[in-house]
Amino acid sequence: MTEQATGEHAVRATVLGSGAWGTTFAAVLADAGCDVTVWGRSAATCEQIAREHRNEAYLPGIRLPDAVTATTDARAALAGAELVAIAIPSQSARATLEPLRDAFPAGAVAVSLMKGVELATDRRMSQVVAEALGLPDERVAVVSGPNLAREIAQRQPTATVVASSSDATARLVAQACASSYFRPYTNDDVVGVELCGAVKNVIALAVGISQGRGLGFNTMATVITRGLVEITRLGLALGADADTFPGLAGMGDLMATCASPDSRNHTLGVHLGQGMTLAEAIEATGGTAEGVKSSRSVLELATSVGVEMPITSAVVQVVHEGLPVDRLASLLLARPHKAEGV
Ligand SMILES: NC(=O)C1=CN([C@@H]2O[C@H](COP(=O)(O)OP(=O)(O)OC[C@H]3O[C@@H](n4cnc5c(N)ncnc54)[C@H](O)[C@@H]3O)[C@@H](O)[C@H]2O)C=CC1
Ligand SMILES: O=C(CO)COP(=O)(O)O
Repeated sequence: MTEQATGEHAVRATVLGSGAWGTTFAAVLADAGCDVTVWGRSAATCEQIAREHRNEAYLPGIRLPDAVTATTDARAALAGAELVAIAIPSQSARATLEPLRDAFPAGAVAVSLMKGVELATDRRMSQVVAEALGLPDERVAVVSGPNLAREIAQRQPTATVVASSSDATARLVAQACASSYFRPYTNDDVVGVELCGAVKNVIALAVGISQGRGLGFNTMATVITRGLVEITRLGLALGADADTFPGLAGMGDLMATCASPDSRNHTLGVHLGQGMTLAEAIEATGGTAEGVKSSRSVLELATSVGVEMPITSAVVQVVHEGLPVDRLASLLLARPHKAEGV
Protein backbone atom coordinates (compact mmCIF):
# COMPACT_ATOMS: atom_id res chain seq x y z
CA MET A 1 0.00 0.00 0.00
CA THR A 2 2.92 2.33 0.58
CA GLU A 3 3.43 2.11 -3.16
CA GLN A 4 0.64 4.66 -3.51
CA ALA A 5 3.05 7.41 -2.55
CA THR A 6 5.19 6.50 -5.52
CA GLY A 7 2.18 6.29 -7.80
CA GLU A 8 2.94 2.65 -8.66
CA HIS A 9 -0.52 1.37 -7.86
CA ALA A 10 -3.82 2.69 -6.64
CA VAL A 11 -4.89 1.40 -3.22
CA ARG A 12 -7.84 -0.98 -3.45
CA ALA A 13 -10.37 0.24 -0.94
CA THR A 14 -13.79 -1.07 0.03
CA VAL A 15 -16.45 0.87 1.89
CA LEU A 16 -19.14 -1.12 3.69
CA GLY A 17 -22.24 1.07 3.76
CA SER A 18 -23.80 3.06 0.92
CA GLY A 19 -25.42 5.80 2.98
CA ALA A 20 -24.39 9.44 3.19
CA TRP A 21 -21.01 8.98 4.84
CA GLY A 22 -20.03 5.67 3.25
CA THR A 23 -20.65 7.08 -0.22
CA THR A 24 -18.93 10.36 0.60
CA PHE A 25 -15.87 8.66 2.08
CA ALA A 26 -15.71 6.46 -1.02
CA ALA A 27 -15.53 9.66 -3.08
CA VAL A 28 -12.83 11.03 -0.77
CA LEU A 29 -10.76 7.86 -1.20
CA ALA A 30 -11.24 7.94 -4.97
CA ASP A 31 -10.23 11.60 -5.16
CA ALA A 32 -7.13 10.64 -3.15
CA GLY A 33 -6.21 8.06 -5.80
CA CYS A 34 -7.81 4.81 -4.56
CA ASP A 35 -9.91 2.35 -6.56
CA VAL A 36 -13.05 2.06 -4.46
CA THR A 37 -15.88 -0.45 -4.23
CA VAL A 38 -18.89 0.38 -2.08
CA TRP A 39 -21.00 -2.40 -0.60
CA GLY A 40 -24.63 -1.58 0.05
CA ARG A 41 -27.85 -3.45 0.78
CA SER A 42 -29.90 -1.62 -1.82
CA ALA A 43 -29.53 -2.95 -5.37
CA ALA A 44 -30.99 0.26 -6.77
CA THR A 45 -28.49 2.43 -4.91
CA CYS A 46 -25.53 0.23 -5.88
CA GLU A 47 -26.59 0.22 -9.49
CA GLN A 48 -26.93 4.00 -9.50
CA ILE A 49 -23.47 4.40 -7.94
CA ALA A 50 -21.85 1.91 -10.34
CA ARG A 51 -23.52 3.02 -13.56
CA GLU A 52 -24.33 6.68 -13.08
CA HIS A 53 -21.86 7.68 -10.34
CA ARG A 54 -24.64 9.14 -8.26
CA ASN A 55 -26.43 8.25 -4.99
CA GLU A 56 -29.53 10.38 -5.17
CA ALA A 57 -31.15 8.88 -2.06
CA TYR A 58 -28.32 10.04 0.21
CA LEU A 59 -26.36 12.65 -1.76
CA PRO A 60 -28.75 14.35 -4.16
CA GLY A 61 -27.11 16.29 -6.95
CA ILE A 62 -23.59 14.97 -6.29
CA ARG A 63 -21.49 13.41 -9.09
CA LEU A 64 -19.22 10.72 -7.69
CA PRO A 65 -15.72 10.05 -9.09
CA ASP A 66 -15.44 7.42 -11.84
CA ALA A 67 -13.16 5.33 -9.62
CA VAL A 68 -16.11 4.53 -7.30
CA THR A 69 -18.15 1.44 -8.09
CA ALA A 70 -20.64 -0.52 -5.98
CA THR A 71 -22.10 -3.97 -5.41
CA THR A 72 -24.57 -5.72 -3.12
CA ASP A 73 -22.16 -8.68 -2.88
CA ALA A 74 -20.13 -8.02 0.27
CA ARG A 75 -17.68 -10.87 -0.33
CA ALA A 76 -16.95 -9.69 -3.85
CA ALA A 77 -16.51 -6.14 -2.53
CA LEU A 78 -13.97 -7.31 0.05
CA ALA A 79 -11.89 -9.49 -2.28
CA GLY A 80 -8.44 -7.98 -2.73
CA ALA A 81 -9.13 -4.89 -0.62
CA GLU A 82 -6.20 -3.34 1.22
CA LEU A 83 -8.32 -0.88 3.20
CA VAL A 84 -11.88 -1.56 4.36
CA ALA A 85 -13.86 1.40 5.73
CA ILE A 86 -17.10 0.75 7.61
CA ALA A 87 -19.99 3.23 7.62
CA ILE A 88 -23.14 1.49 8.77
CA PRO A 89 -25.29 2.34 11.78
CA SER A 90 -23.30 1.48 14.92
CA GLN A 91 -25.92 -0.82 16.38
CA SER A 92 -25.83 -2.97 13.21
CA ALA A 93 -22.04 -3.14 12.88
CA ARG A 94 -21.37 -6.37 14.76
CA ALA A 95 -24.17 -8.33 13.09
CA THR A 96 -23.07 -7.09 9.67
CA LEU A 97 -19.36 -7.76 10.13
CA GLU A 98 -19.33 -11.12 11.94
CA PRO A 99 -20.54 -13.15 8.93
CA LEU A 100 -17.84 -11.46 6.80
CA ARG A 101 -14.96 -12.41 9.08
CA ASP A 102 -13.66 -15.19 6.83
CA ALA A 103 -13.92 -12.93 3.77
CA PHE A 104 -11.86 -10.11 5.30
CA PRO A 105 -8.66 -9.93 3.24
CA ALA A 106 -5.45 -11.01 4.98
CA GLY A 107 -3.34 -7.96 5.78
CA ALA A 108 -6.08 -5.40 5.10
CA VAL A 109 -6.69 -2.52 7.48
CA ALA A 110 -10.19 -1.87 8.88
CA VAL A 111 -11.30 1.74 9.35
CA SER A 112 -14.30 2.60 11.47
CA LEU A 113 -16.14 5.69 10.24
CA MET A 114 -18.93 5.15 12.77
CA LYS A 115 -19.80 7.44 15.67
CA GLY A 116 -21.63 5.39 18.25
CA VAL A 117 -21.31 3.10 21.26
CA GLU A 118 -22.83 -0.38 21.10
CA LEU A 119 -25.86 -0.96 23.28
CA ALA A 120 -25.64 -4.01 25.58
CA THR A 121 -21.82 -4.12 25.49
CA ASP A 122 -20.95 -0.37 25.72
CA ARG A 123 -18.13 -1.07 23.28
CA ARG A 124 -16.65 1.63 21.04
CA MET A 125 -16.85 0.92 17.33
CA SER A 126 -13.17 0.07 16.87
CA GLN A 127 -13.61 -2.56 19.57
CA VAL A 128 -16.68 -3.95 17.81
CA VAL A 129 -14.83 -4.01 14.48
CA ALA A 130 -11.78 -5.77 15.96
CA GLU A 131 -13.91 -8.33 17.79
CA ALA A 132 -16.29 -9.01 14.90
CA LEU A 133 -13.54 -9.39 12.29
CA GLY A 134 -10.97 -11.01 14.60
CA LEU A 135 -8.36 -8.30 13.97
CA PRO A 136 -5.56 -7.11 16.26
CA ASP A 137 -5.90 -3.46 17.35
CA GLU A 138 -2.92 -2.49 15.19
CA ARG A 139 -4.93 -3.24 12.05
CA VAL A 140 -7.84 -1.03 13.05
CA ALA A 141 -8.14 2.74 12.66
CA VAL A 142 -10.90 5.26 13.24
CA VAL A 143 -11.64 8.43 11.29
CA SER A 144 -13.52 11.18 13.10
CA GLY A 145 -13.75 14.94 12.90
CA PRO A 146 -15.96 17.81 11.69
CA ASN A 147 -17.05 15.82 8.66
CA LEU A 148 -20.62 16.54 7.61
CA ALA A 149 -21.07 14.30 4.58
CA ARG A 150 -22.86 16.69 2.21
CA GLU A 151 -20.22 19.42 2.53
CA ILE A 152 -17.40 16.96 1.89
CA ALA A 153 -19.27 15.42 -1.05
CA GLN A 154 -19.29 18.96 -2.47
CA ARG A 155 -15.52 18.96 -1.93
CA GLN A 156 -15.62 21.75 0.63
CA PRO A 157 -12.36 21.76 2.60
CA THR A 158 -12.17 20.11 5.99
CA ALA A 159 -9.80 18.21 8.24
CA THR A 160 -10.19 15.05 10.26
CA VAL A 161 -8.37 12.78 12.68
CA VAL A 162 -7.16 9.26 11.85
CA ALA A 163 -6.46 7.41 15.08
CA SER A 164 -4.89 4.00 15.57
CA SER A 165 -2.75 2.29 18.19
CA SER A 166 -0.36 1.71 15.28
CA ASP A 167 1.29 4.79 13.83
CA ALA A 168 1.95 2.88 10.59
CA THR A 169 -1.76 2.05 10.23
CA ALA A 170 -2.83 5.62 10.99
CA ARG A 171 -0.38 6.98 8.42
CA LEU A 172 -1.42 4.46 5.82
CA VAL A 173 -5.10 5.42 6.22
CA ALA A 174 -4.26 9.13 6.26
CA GLN A 175 -2.27 8.77 3.06
CA ALA A 176 -5.10 6.84 1.40
CA CYS A 177 -7.70 9.57 2.08
CA ALA A 178 -5.69 12.81 1.88
CA SER A 179 -6.69 15.14 -0.94
CA SER A 180 -6.85 18.81 -1.84
CA TYR A 181 -10.02 19.21 0.25
CA PHE A 182 -9.61 16.54 2.93
CA ARG A 183 -6.72 16.83 5.39
CA PRO A 184 -6.20 13.99 7.88
CA TYR A 185 -4.16 14.43 11.05
CA THR A 186 -3.01 11.27 12.85
CA ASN A 187 -2.87 10.39 16.51
CA ASP A 188 -2.84 7.30 18.73
CA ASP A 189 -5.73 8.25 20.98
CA VAL A 190 -8.37 5.85 19.67
CA VAL A 191 -10.36 6.02 22.91
CA GLY A 192 -10.56 9.82 22.97
CA VAL A 193 -11.27 10.23 19.25
CA GLU A 194 -14.08 7.66 19.30
CA LEU A 195 -15.69 8.98 22.46
CA CYS A 196 -15.66 12.51 21.05
CA GLY A 197 -17.42 11.28 17.90
CA ALA A 198 -20.07 9.33 19.77
CA VAL A 199 -20.87 11.76 22.57
CA LYS A 200 -21.01 14.89 20.41
CA ASN A 201 -24.11 13.35 18.82
CA VAL A 202 -25.79 13.29 22.24
CA ILE A 203 -24.79 16.89 22.93
CA ALA A 204 -26.13 17.87 19.48
CA LEU A 205 -29.48 16.38 20.46
CA ALA A 206 -29.50 18.61 23.56
CA VAL A 207 -28.60 21.70 21.49
CA GLY A 208 -31.30 20.82 18.97
CA ILE A 209 -33.89 20.36 21.69
CA SER A 210 -33.05 23.75 23.19
CA GLN A 211 -33.24 25.41 19.77
CA GLY A 212 -36.52 23.67 19.07
CA ARG A 213 -37.80 25.22 22.30
CA GLY A 214 -36.84 28.64 20.90
CA LEU A 215 -33.77 29.16 23.06
CA GLY A 216 -30.88 31.16 21.60
CA PHE A 217 -27.13 31.31 21.25
CA ASN A 218 -26.26 31.71 24.93
CA THR A 219 -27.99 28.43 25.66
CA MET A 220 -26.31 26.78 22.66
CA ALA A 221 -22.86 27.96 23.75
CA THR A 222 -23.51 26.80 27.29
CA VAL A 223 -24.58 23.32 26.20
CA ILE A 224 -21.66 22.98 23.75
CA THR A 225 -19.09 24.15 26.30
CA ARG A 226 -20.39 22.09 29.18
CA GLY A 227 -20.90 19.22 26.73
CA LEU A 228 -17.21 19.29 25.93
CA VAL A 229 -16.48 19.22 29.66
CA GLU A 230 -18.49 16.06 30.14
CA ILE A 231 -17.00 14.40 27.04
CA THR A 232 -13.55 15.23 28.45
CA ARG A 233 -14.43 13.91 31.89
CA LEU A 234 -15.56 10.58 30.45
CA GLY A 235 -12.59 10.34 28.13
CA LEU A 236 -10.03 11.02 30.83
CA ALA A 237 -11.65 8.41 33.08
CA LEU A 238 -11.31 5.89 30.26
CA GLY A 239 -7.66 6.68 29.55
CA ALA A 240 -7.94 9.18 26.69
CA ASP A 241 -5.39 11.91 26.00
CA ALA A 242 -6.43 15.38 27.24
CA ASP A 243 -5.12 16.96 24.01
CA THR A 244 -7.77 15.21 21.92
CA PHE A 245 -10.76 17.11 23.33
CA PRO A 246 -9.95 20.65 22.16
CA GLY A 247 -8.93 19.21 18.78
CA LEU A 248 -10.74 18.40 15.53
CA ALA A 249 -12.39 15.22 16.79
CA GLY A 250 -13.50 16.98 19.97
CA MET A 251 -14.35 20.67 19.81
CA GLY A 252 -14.20 20.65 16.01
CA ASP A 253 -16.84 17.99 15.50
CA LEU A 254 -18.94 19.27 18.39
CA MET A 255 -19.12 22.71 16.77
CA ALA A 256 -19.94 21.37 13.30
CA THR A 257 -22.62 18.98 14.51
CA CYS A 258 -24.27 21.34 17.00
CA ALA A 259 -24.32 24.25 14.53
CA SER A 260 -25.27 22.61 11.24
CA PRO A 261 -28.82 22.10 10.01
CA ASP A 262 -27.36 19.17 8.01
CA SER A 263 -26.66 17.24 11.22
CA ARG A 264 -29.25 14.51 11.73
CA ASN A 265 -28.70 14.54 15.51
CA HIS A 266 -29.14 18.30 15.73
CA THR A 267 -32.19 18.18 13.45
CA LEU A 268 -33.79 15.34 15.39
CA GLY A 269 -33.29 17.32 18.59
CA VAL A 270 -35.00 20.37 17.03
CA HIS A 271 -37.97 18.19 16.08
CA LEU A 272 -38.21 16.87 19.64
CA GLY A 273 -37.95 20.40 21.02
CA GLN A 274 -40.79 21.48 18.77
CA GLY A 275 -43.00 18.79 20.27
CA MET A 276 -42.71 15.73 18.04
CA THR A 277 -42.66 12.28 19.58
CA LEU A 278 -39.43 10.29 19.18
CA ALA A 279 -40.98 8.18 16.40
CA GLU A 280 -42.15 11.30 14.57
CA ALA A 281 -38.77 12.97 14.97
CA ILE A 282 -36.90 9.92 13.64
CA GLU A 283 -39.24 9.76 10.65
CA ALA A 284 -38.99 13.50 9.95
CA THR A 285 -35.21 13.52 10.22
CA GLY A 286 -34.34 10.50 8.06
CA GLY A 287 -30.83 9.00 8.07
CA THR A 288 -28.95 7.70 11.04
CA ALA A 289 -29.02 9.83 14.20
CA GLU A 290 -26.63 7.80 16.35
CA GLY A 291 -27.13 9.88 19.50
CA VAL A 292 -30.60 8.48 20.08
CA LYS A 293 -29.37 4.97 20.91
CA SER A 294 -25.84 5.87 21.95
CA SER A 295 -27.11 8.28 24.63
CA ARG A 296 -28.01 5.19 26.65
CA SER A 297 -24.76 3.31 26.11
CA VAL A 298 -22.70 6.46 26.77
CA LEU A 299 -24.52 7.01 30.06
CA GLU A 300 -23.99 3.37 31.02
CA LEU A 301 -20.30 3.68 30.20
CA ALA A 302 -20.09 6.84 32.33
CA THR A 303 -21.91 5.21 35.22
CA SER A 304 -19.57 2.22 35.06
CA VAL A 305 -16.57 4.50 35.71
CA GLY A 306 -18.36 6.85 38.14
CA VAL A 307 -18.41 9.86 35.80
CA GLU A 308 -21.19 12.42 35.99
CA MET A 309 -22.69 13.41 32.60
CA PRO A 310 -25.62 15.69 33.34
CA ILE A 311 -26.41 16.70 29.74
CA THR A 312 -26.26 13.11 28.51
CA SER A 313 -28.40 12.02 31.44
CA ALA A 314 -30.98 14.72 30.67
CA VAL A 315 -31.06 13.67 26.99
CA VAL A 316 -31.67 10.05 28.01
CA GLN A 317 -34.53 11.20 30.25
CA VAL A 318 -36.13 13.23 27.45
CA VAL A 319 -35.55 10.80 24.60
CA HIS A 320 -36.15 7.50 26.35
CA GLU A 321 -37.91 8.13 29.66
CA GLY A 322 -40.66 10.56 28.80
CA LEU A 323 -39.30 13.70 30.50
CA PRO A 324 -41.09 16.67 28.87
CA VAL A 325 -38.71 18.71 26.67
CA ASP A 326 -39.53 21.92 28.56
CA ARG A 327 -38.01 20.37 31.71
CA LEU A 328 -34.56 19.88 30.11
CA ALA A 329 -33.20 23.34 30.90
CA SER A 330 -34.51 23.45 34.46
CA LEU A 331 -33.14 19.96 35.10
CA LEU A 332 -29.66 21.14 34.12
CA LEU A 333 -29.81 24.56 35.77
CA ALA A 334 -31.13 23.33 39.13
CA ARG A 335 -28.04 21.24 39.81
CA PRO A 336 -26.01 22.03 42.95
CA HIS A 337 -23.28 24.68 42.77
CA LYS A 338 -19.87 23.67 41.49
CA ALA A 339 -16.70 25.44 40.37
CA GLU A 340 -16.06 25.63 36.63
CA GLY A 341 -13.69 23.09 35.10
CA VAL A 342 -13.48 19.43 34.22
N1 LIG B 1 -23.44 11.51 7.55
C1 LIG B 1 -22.40 12.11 8.07
O1 LIG B 1 -22.18 13.31 7.86
C2 LIG B 1 -21.43 11.33 8.91
C3 LIG B 1 -21.76 10.11 9.47
N2 LIG B 1 -20.86 9.46 10.25
C4 LIG B 1 -21.19 8.17 10.84
O2 LIG B 1 -21.22 7.17 9.83
C5 LIG B 1 -22.11 6.14 10.20
C6 LIG B 1 -23.06 5.89 9.05
O3 LIG B 1 -23.78 7.10 8.88
P1 LIG B 1 -24.40 7.55 7.50
O4 LIG B 1 -23.74 6.95 6.34
O5 LIG B 1 -24.48 9.01 7.56
O6 LIG B 1 -25.87 6.93 7.67
P2 LIG B 1 -27.03 6.87 6.60
O7 LIG B 1 -28.29 6.78 7.37
O8 LIG B 1 -26.86 7.92 5.59
O9 LIG B 1 -26.75 5.46 5.87
C7 LIG B 1 -26.71 4.27 6.58
C8 LIG B 1 -26.41 3.14 5.63
O10 LIG B 1 -26.38 1.92 6.36
C9 LIG B 1 -27.30 1.00 5.81
N3 LIG B 1 -27.87 0.21 6.86
C10 LIG B 1 -28.87 0.52 7.69
N4 LIG B 1 -29.11 -0.49 8.53
C11 LIG B 1 -28.23 -1.46 8.21
C12 LIG B 1 -28.00 -2.76 8.70
N5 LIG B 1 -28.75 -3.29 9.66
N6 LIG B 1 -27.04 -3.48 8.14
C13 LIG B 1 -26.29 -2.98 7.14
N7 LIG B 1 -26.48 -1.76 6.63
C14 LIG B 1 -27.43 -1.02 7.16
C15 LIG B 1 -28.34 1.85 5.10
O11 LIG B 1 -28.98 1.10 4.08
C16 LIG B 1 -27.47 2.97 4.55
O12 LIG B 1 -26.85 2.58 3.36
C17 LIG B 1 -22.78 6.58 11.49
O13 LIG B 1 -22.15 5.99 12.57
C18 LIG B 1 -22.55 8.10 11.51
O14 LIG B 1 -22.50 8.61 12.82
C19 LIG B 1 -19.63 9.97 10.52
C20 LIG B 1 -19.24 11.17 9.98
C21 LIG B 1 -20.11 11.93 9.13
O1 LIG C 1 -20.69 13.21 12.39
C1 LIG C 1 -21.12 14.08 11.70
C2 LIG C 1 -20.36 15.29 11.37
O2 LIG C 1 -19.02 15.20 11.76
C3 LIG C 1 -22.50 13.98 11.15
O3 LIG C 1 -23.40 14.34 12.13
P1 LIG C 1 -24.87 13.75 12.10
O4 LIG C 1 -24.73 12.26 12.21
O5 LIG C 1 -25.58 14.37 13.26
O6 LIG C 1 -25.47 14.14 10.79
